[in-house]
Amino acid sequence: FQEFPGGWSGSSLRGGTMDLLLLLLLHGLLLLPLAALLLYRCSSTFQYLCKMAFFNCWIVAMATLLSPFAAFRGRSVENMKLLRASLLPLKRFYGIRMRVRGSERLQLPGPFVIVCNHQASLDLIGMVEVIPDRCVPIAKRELLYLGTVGWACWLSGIIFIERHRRDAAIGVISRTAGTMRRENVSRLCVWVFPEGTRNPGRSMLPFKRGAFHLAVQAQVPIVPIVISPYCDFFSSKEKRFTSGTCTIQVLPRVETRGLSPKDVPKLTESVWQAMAKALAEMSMSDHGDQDTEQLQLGEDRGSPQGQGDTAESSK
Ligand SMILES: CCCCCCCC/C=C\CCCCCCCC(=O)SCCNC(=O)CCNC(=O)[C@H](O)C(C)(C)COP(=O)(O)OP(=O)(O)OC[C@H]1O[C@@H](n2cnc3c(N)ncnc32)[C@H](O)[C@@H]1OP(=O)(O)O
Ligand SMILES: CCCCCCCCCCCCCC(=O)OC[C@@H](O)COP(=O)(O)O
Repeated sequence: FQEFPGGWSGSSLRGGTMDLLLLLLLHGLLLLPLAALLLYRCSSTFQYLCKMAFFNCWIVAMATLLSPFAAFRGRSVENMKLLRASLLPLKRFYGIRMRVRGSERLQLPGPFVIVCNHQASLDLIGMVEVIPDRCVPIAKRELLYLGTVGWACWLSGIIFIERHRRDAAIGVISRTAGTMRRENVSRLCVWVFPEGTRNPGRSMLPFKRGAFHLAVQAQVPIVPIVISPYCDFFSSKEKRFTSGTCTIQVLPRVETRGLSPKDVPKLTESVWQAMAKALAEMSMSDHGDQDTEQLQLGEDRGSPQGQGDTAESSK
């Protein structure tokens, strides 16, 4: 009998604490989003982290949702359309305005190789803006191991290379050249980031030679694409990600017909020069649309191959 009331009061005490805890938890649940919102407003670092997390989550979610549909078709470049469509809305979420110049230069009847500067994973947003049909990127093999993302990339026909195993990479590139030549009827294009790694900022690394060997082996033109520096609205180093405008400039194509492997260093250098020039112009007149437009018109039909063979050693 003596134990009974004690038991009672003990459990009612426990009940009281439980109520209090529940109340606190409820407040916490209400306050947490508010606190997060406040932090998002005040801290640009937190904003950056949230936006990057969302970027990665979006990609994983899309890859997970769409891979089964892509798998239905099997491994095919046609799946690139799915991948592209799934990434197109991203720019709206982030308030990034995309301006594309010279997109008509991508309307070629035959196959070609696209080379593009590589600043960050954000390049995907620009890439889907201009990538033509039946065009696959060359990517580092590590992407294959990202679960459903790797699966989606594989299903879309993305070409994987092991960057540190040069001979194997060259083998893959040679086979790709063969495919490009063979599939002339239903043309296949390849997108390469010839810097070989991400390089933030207003400059470009020296180019790796693979893309240019590919174009020469397949005897197809090279179409350079330059994405303007993100510095205005994005920096992974400073953890800054706001909204802004990005310009994508498609440069005149560079023919490779008749060129042989020994011409590759010079070809690489001249394309690098043309792209570096465009990038510098973009950095200077970030918001001066007309300036760049006029400059571009002036050099429109000029052969970019003629300029600069100041073979700056690329190692
Ligand atoms: C279904 C719905 C799903 C929805 C959601 C899905 C989510 C989507 C997510 C994602 C989308 C995809 C996103 C893709 C983006 C990825 C981006 C990246 O991963 S960028 C990294 C990889 N890219 C490269 O690395 C460039 C290519 N690299 C090269 O071309 C290099 O040249 C490489 C690897 C072949 C060799 O690199 P070396 O570091 O050894 O340097 P070198 O100077 O280029 O070459 C050394 C010597 O080898 C010769 N060489 C190079 N390639 C050759 C070749 N093909 N044939 C003959 N010789 C060659 C060169 O001429 C050079 O020799 P001499 O110095 O001239 O004597
Ligand atoms: C299992 C969950 C994993 C979550 C991962 C999130 C997916 C993000 C995939 C984004 C692909 C971006 C492509 C890209 O930009 O790759 C970087 C390489 O080009 C260059 O590599 P690096 O600079 O040499 O490291």
